[in-house]
Amino acid sequence: MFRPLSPGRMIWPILAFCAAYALLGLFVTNSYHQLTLTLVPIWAIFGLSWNLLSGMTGLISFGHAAFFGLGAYTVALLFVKLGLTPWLGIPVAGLVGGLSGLLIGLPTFRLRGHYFALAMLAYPLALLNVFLWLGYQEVSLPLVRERGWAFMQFADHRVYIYLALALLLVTMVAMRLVERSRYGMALMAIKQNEAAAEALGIDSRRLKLLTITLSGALAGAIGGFHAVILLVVTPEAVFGMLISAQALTVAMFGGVGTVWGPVIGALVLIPLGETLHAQFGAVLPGIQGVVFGTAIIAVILLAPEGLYWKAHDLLRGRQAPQPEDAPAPRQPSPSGGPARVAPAEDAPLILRAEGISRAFGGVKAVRDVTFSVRQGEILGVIGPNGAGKTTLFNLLNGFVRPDAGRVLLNGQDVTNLPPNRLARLGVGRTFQVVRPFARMSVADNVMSGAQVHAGSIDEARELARGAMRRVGLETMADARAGTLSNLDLRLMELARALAGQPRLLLLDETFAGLGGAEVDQLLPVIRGIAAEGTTVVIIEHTLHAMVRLVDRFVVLDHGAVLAEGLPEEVTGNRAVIEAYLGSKWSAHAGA
Ligand SMILES: Nc1ncnc2c1ncn2[C@@H]1O[C@H](COP(=O)(O)OP(=O)(O)OP(=O)(O)O)[C@@H](O)[C@H]1O
Repeated sequence: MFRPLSPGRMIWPILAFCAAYALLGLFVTNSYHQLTLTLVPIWAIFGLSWNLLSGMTGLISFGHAAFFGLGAYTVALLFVKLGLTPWLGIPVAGLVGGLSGLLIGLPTFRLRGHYFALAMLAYPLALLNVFLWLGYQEVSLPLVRERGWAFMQFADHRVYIYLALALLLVTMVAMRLVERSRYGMALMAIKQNEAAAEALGIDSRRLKLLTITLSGALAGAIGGFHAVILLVVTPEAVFGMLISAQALTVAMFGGVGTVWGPVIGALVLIPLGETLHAQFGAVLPGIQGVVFGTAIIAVILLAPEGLYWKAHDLLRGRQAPQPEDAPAPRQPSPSGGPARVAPAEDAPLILRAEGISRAFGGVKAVRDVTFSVRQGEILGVIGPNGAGKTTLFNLLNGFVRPDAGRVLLNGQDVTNLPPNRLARLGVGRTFQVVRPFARMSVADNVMSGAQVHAGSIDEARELARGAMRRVGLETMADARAGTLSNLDLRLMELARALAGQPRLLLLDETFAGLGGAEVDQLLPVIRGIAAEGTTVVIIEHTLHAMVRLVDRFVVLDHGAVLAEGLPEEVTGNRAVIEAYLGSKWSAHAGA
């Protein structure tokens, strides 16, 4: 998705589509069909505004009608009360939509997943009632016969088609540019895994607020334009459930997360809904709601990702790659990776935790933990389930704030800094659960990790290439992430963290789910990362692998440090054997 694409290749298909649509508009003389041709770009733009927030960040909005309705009322009321032309009213509607997006985002981004979606549902419903109470049951835009142009009122309704199309063209090009920008990459990373995005240096809250502001502005502006087309604004028609559903449906039907999706959705569903409404609206009022409901069910059943992706997959299936097109398999790391020596005792400290503690309610997850990590070291953190290992990482990484104690990075106090700031200071992290963008190539997935230091897409691509080389994945750069084995997914996750050029890398259960042979392939890669100067702290359950990898262990038990030392010291420690390793290990070690 982020492969180099010339501006021409990005924009020509959009221009060709708009030219064909404009040509069609020339020949349509029936005013009802002209209205339908105007509504298609309007709903496509509304779908694109939904797609910007929900398709690109994964935060599902059931309440986009709030922005649309505010935009519609802004244009209508400015016209009626102040005589302001929609030429100016629509930009103001965009500002109102953007501001309301920001105001809605501030409290609502505290919620996640279903809770966010449900909270979004509440805003248009509340606004619907507010506008009813205010007495704006129906606001009609006055007809201005003389100087119609000045008030966006045209005798030839084709002008509306061309205005709507021009807005769509600008929106599509802008979205295409967003998709290919660092900002778009960051949104994708948030969609994939917000915590991981933060750990890669992305300030997710700031970006989400920016995105809901832009999305709201677009929805507000197009809501304002819609008011000009229909000339009447009522709360139900602009804040109603059907409006929010329409944004969601055109995007879902056409294809979420792509510029073409909402356009395809609008092209199919709007004429269908309008035609059915014209034919059967008198006997079957609300037929459009039935069409949109049916469309959602059909999409969920037949093409869960939308028509665009279904067609994309069918075409891809037909042009199955020839054997020579298939990515070369990854070359196993030769003989144990680059030579590495454990750092000297007096090597400078890169990280120091001093007496850090953290409780969750009555559970003391981490208790007064003190330890240090030397530059270039590989430190293993082990302990039984629930010992506090992940919480310790979360404290080091800024996801969780300590109740007491402090964290020093290169001697600097970084306690309480958020993950994205720590990432910028050189702390990288991988997560237990790998959630790649299955449709994207390995290279594109890795690029999302290059956010912190890349000033441009080209630079990000370069950093990604270097990171893939470090883990031995460069020959698989073009493979789709969805086709990777468990081991390659782990390597890709490592490469993504390395693309952020961390000086300290926290690895959370990197061996989880891997077989013995795969672990053997991964060990030299991690040794190589350390040999090239990146300090590694790793949490792991697979102790047999850890003793071959780490220079030193910290053993946690019930949140506290139980033991610390060289592998042979720790595995021979009676307290560690009793708390964690068990008699099997001592029998094995003794054998
Ligand atoms: N957000 C939280 N809210 C409440 N309790 C928590 C939270 N996070 C961790 N805990 C509790 O803190 C303790 C330590 O959990 P933690 O996940 O850090 O241990 P762990 O050593 O990583 O375990 P595992 O090896 O099973 O992943 C556990 O008792 C856990 O239930």
